[in-house]
Amino acid sequence: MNEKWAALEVYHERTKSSGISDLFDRDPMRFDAFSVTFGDMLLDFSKTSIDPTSRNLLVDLAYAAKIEQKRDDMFAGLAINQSEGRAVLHTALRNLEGEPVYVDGIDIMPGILSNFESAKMFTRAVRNGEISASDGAPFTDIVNIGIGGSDLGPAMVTRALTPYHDGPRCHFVSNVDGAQISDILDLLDPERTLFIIASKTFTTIETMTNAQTAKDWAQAALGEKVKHHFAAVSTSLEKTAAFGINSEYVFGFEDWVGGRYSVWGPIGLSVMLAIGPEAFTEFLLGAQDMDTHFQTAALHQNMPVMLALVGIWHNNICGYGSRAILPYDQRLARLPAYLQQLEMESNGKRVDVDGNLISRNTSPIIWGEPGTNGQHAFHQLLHQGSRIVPCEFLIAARSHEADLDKHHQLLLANCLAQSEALMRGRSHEEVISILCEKGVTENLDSAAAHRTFPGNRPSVTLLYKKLSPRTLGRIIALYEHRVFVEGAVWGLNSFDQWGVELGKELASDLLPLIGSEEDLDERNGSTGGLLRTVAKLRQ
Ligand SMILES: O=P(O)(O)OC[C@H]1O[C@H](O)[C@H](O)[C@@H](O)[C@@H]1O
Repeated sequence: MNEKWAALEVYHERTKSSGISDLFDRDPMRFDAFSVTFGDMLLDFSKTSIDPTSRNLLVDLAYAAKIEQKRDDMFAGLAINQSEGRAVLHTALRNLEGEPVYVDGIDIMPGILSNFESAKMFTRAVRNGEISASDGAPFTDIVNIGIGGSDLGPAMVTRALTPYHDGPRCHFVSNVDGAQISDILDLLDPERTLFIIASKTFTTIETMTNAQTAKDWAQAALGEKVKHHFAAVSTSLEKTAAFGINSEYVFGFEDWVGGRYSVWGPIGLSVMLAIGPEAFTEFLLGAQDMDTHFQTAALHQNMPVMLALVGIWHNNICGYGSRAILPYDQRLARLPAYLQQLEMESNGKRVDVDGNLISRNTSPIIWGEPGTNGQHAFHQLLHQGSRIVPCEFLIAARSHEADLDKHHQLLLANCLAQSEALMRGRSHEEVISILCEKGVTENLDSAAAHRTFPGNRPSVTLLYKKLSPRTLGRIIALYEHRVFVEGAVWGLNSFDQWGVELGKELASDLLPLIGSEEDLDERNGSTGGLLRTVAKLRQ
């Protein structure tokens, strides 16, 4: 591996002074050569500094990291999440033909397909009113209570697929901040509301606190009938029973589905209620399409592999520490937050699978907002800031609003303009000549300095026909496999998340001290000082 990294570093050092635009001058077919298509999706990475040699070196790196073997081990159900001793099988949730997948010698597919059937039956019954509120009338509102993977996936997907909603309205409560549940409950009628408590472990303090608050609120209006208004999704059936959830309304899954990879299974119940089982099946088929592509396409034509290698080029070779996710698709507004968990919780690690320190940077910092809003906020930094941030644009060729196509044309023009402006820039000389044409003569150099764009800033664009359930399934699976490939190249375990534990422990230690001024001596000076001030301010 080391010599593969070194070859990339040496090559980058030798070629880094040439610009991205020069690569287009040298190769008129660059767009075709540096883009990957899959169905009606296209990933364009021609606006990066990757050239034929660096691409080959990156693909060599992927081979040296044994990407294909590691990928096959994941799909085959090997316990690749070593620190938790688990298989990683979110891909089995979209294996709709039911080809056997074995965990410890047992085929898990019959169980997955039967859980899927139960979720579909429940969904149909809620949507057609057979499963109704305690007074016999249909549910109009669903509240998914969950956090992390039990919230971000369903919330992002539900919002992304708004044009396909034909079921009850869906709301999402995640934060333990009572402001969120309070604002949502204010909108709802307890008689018409079904709560889904979504938690893999059914121990997460935020979710359990919100679930209890929801139960108290519903019970105050419904009394004993409250049990008709609660469903749960979890791997712990004892805990859902202890919470008082009717076993017919409980949807189980297994620990080989990681939280941030769980939207494809029962955790996606709120999505299925909103869009219906048929559209949800399309969503799964989209992911399955990408799984097949990931498993079969040659590495240099493999969309997740190439997206991962572009990320590695920017992060490890060019030294760019963050990545902006810029969906020019308002309904993907939560995609950056979703990808923050997917990428940063999966690959934000500093030791490899064996516990040895990794000498390179791992996950970049992921952030972003939908376009065109971001253009009027932080794109200033993207174009002229002192740091280079590789950007990832996502856009559909067509919108769902046929009558508002003028909007969509503007959106497309803006998206393409941003990546072009980032790459092309505008030189000092160009600015001077523009200013001279306008008759500016005073402080010409300084005026030009402010208006100069350095350019040569990389971006990739993911273009798709329309944001349908199937396309969304493909997009999410694309990112999942990209994260897998990046993690595999760094040699880390993308499927555990020990880094969230310390804060949880300390929060439970601190809870009894909130509002108290006693026993603070053992805390560090800052936390002690903050606790004392909290106590004063709460008086
Ligand atoms: O689904 P749950 O068990 O409630 O977990 C919810 C979330 O909390 C954990 O702390 C992890 O950081 C996340 O990966 C997980 O998705």
